[in-house]
Amino acid sequence: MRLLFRIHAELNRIRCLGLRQFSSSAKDSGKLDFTDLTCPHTWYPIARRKKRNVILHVGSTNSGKTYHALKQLESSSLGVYCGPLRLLAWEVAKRLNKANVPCDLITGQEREEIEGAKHKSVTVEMADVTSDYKCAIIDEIQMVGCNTRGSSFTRALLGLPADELHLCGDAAVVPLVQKMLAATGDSVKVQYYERLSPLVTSKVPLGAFSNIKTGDCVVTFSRREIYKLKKEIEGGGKHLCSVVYGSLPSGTRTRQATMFNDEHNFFDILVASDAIGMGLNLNISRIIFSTLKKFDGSELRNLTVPEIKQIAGRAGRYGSRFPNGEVTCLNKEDLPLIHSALESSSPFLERAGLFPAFDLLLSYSRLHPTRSFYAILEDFVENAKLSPTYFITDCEEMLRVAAVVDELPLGLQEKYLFCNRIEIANGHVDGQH
Ligand SMILES: Nc1ncnc2c1ncn2[C@@H]1O[C@H](COP(=O)(O)OP(=O)(O)OP(=O)(O)O)[C@@H](O)[C@H]1O
Repeated sequence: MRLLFRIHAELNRIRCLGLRQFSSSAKDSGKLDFTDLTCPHTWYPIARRKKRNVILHVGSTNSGKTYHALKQLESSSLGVYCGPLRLLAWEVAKRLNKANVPCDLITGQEREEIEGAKHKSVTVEMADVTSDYKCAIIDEIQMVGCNTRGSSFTRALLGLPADELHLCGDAAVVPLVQKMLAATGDSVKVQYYERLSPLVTSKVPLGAFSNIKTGDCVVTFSRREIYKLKKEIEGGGKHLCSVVYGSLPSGTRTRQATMFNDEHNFFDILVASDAIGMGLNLNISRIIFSTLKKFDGSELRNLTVPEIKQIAGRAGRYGSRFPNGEVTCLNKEDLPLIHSALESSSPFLERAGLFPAFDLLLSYSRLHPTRSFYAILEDFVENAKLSPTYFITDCEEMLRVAAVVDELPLGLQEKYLFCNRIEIANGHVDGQH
């Protein structure tokens, strides 16, 4: 409830700022077109008042990109880390607090406030784009291209009012970020990194679970399959498995990851979904893909090159118990794709996700006062005008919820909030996948 009040307050503040900004540009052009999303950088007047110093840290997995950005955050007097996963935000908050830099943890599921904290570690959807920061980090910035969560990364990238903004991720994002920031007047510098420890692709598949060993992580993409594999491995009588997947309650996920990382614990094998794919520092010696196909909500598709690299990159983390990583798969038919994915570079990203801010939807709704929220949303998205740098992120789920909340006696703002909160709870955002 407290969180809802806070979001309410933030929305009001953003709405005032946004409408002021919008009406002045509308006056200049002499016409009102609320569906014109061609200049999203103008939605963030506080950030636009700064010339931000943006540093892009890019390179392969496990190359120290986040490490270097976090060093800057730690030494700043006021900062925020924005991560793609709740577990990553948790890991960063823990690290900063341990280094005597008090840090709050704010995700879609929890808010842990530390007395005197000037730093925050948040999941990207929770980033506050109305507060000033000396230093901000957006981790896994290549997710601006994600079909469902891209708009949250775009919002943070364009909107965080930070003197220094560190972006960590895959080099495939560099031209896109440069294009997006060309309109803002920020200064952009790119730093390239090389992997710190070796990652070897095995010439043979695992074959059978009798070949499994301590430090192995078996990756699959459904909860049912995770528990099936856990049962099969534990049935051999030699190992116990921790499990990590997106929809596991956050506290349980953290405990499972900690149990696997602790070498004095008996849970020496991890069975996980791609929830482990980003940035997490787990003590994994070998990644074993049980499949290279994933159901993405509408179809069963092959994993992309960046997805295979991200997940494989969890093996052999620098400074961990297993600094030499290995990657393989269960079935020998999958080996060629793993080899080719790990040998090729990711294709450049071409467009970033975007979603209309509430103030634009509100202004648009005033032109159509009798329409339902569903109709306004659907119409807005259909009529939205975009520059070639952006696409509208998938709002199917939001439309489904809008159809339900339209039956309730709520105002537009409450309906919008409700749809966003349901999306977070359902795991469409906030790193639940
Ligand atoms: N210079 C360093 N000294 C000590 N430890 C380091 C250094 N650089 C990186 N590390 C450690 O190596 C591990 C990997 O680093 P980091 O998480 O920064 O990599 P990354 O490039 O961001 O990886 P990914 O893209 O997979 O998230 C971390 O445990 C980090 O603390």
